[in-house]
Amino acid sequence: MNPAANATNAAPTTTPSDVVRNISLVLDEMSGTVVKIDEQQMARIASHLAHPGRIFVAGAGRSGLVLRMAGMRLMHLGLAVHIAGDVTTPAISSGDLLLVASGSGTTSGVVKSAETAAKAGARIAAFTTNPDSPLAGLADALVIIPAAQKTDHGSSKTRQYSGSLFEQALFVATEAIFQSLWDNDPQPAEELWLRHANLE
Ligand SMILES: O=C([C@H](O)CO)[C@H](O)[C@H](O)COP(=O)(O)O
Repeated sequence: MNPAANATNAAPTTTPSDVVRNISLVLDEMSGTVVKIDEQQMARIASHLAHPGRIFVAGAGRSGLVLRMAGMRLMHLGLAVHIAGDVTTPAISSGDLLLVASGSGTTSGVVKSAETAAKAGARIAAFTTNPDSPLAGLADALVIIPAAQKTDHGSSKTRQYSGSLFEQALFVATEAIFQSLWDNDPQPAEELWLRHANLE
């Protein structure tokens, strides 16, 4: 049970002030975490993304969903992006980049993807909370997000559930990387927008 929950028989009521308080909680935890990310690590991932070569995006669950959003923005910039696991995704090979995220750094399918990418000679750019994880060990460029892992229940790093803080910080970090790449790119928004899906 959530320790913040009210242990009475009364029907639980979420008040507007609960929501306001929790908006502050999420924003404060998110900004407090993102400011601790090493900017050199972020810049290294950005320069890997700016290399020629295709980008493959891999992650499980919510971490994977966040990276799919990042993948769309990189596609808008004109990069060739594939999502690992989609039926049309081709084989990764040397010269390509695997952009991968796992809060724990141990999720088996994600680590396996990184091992496969490494064997194929691809570069690996990874986000994780865990510098000692198998995923971190495989990365050519690594960003450590100092958030709780999904099973760190009761962590002093967050009051939020599971890996939420990691996934939120991952979203902000990848948005900042996209914005930095676009700042150095002459294409106007209109040109990026021409690439947005017209079958949605
Ligand atoms: O979906 C997830 C879960 O809800 C944690 O908040 C995780 O993203 C998924 O389980 C993958 O875990 P990690 O590889 O450790 O990010």
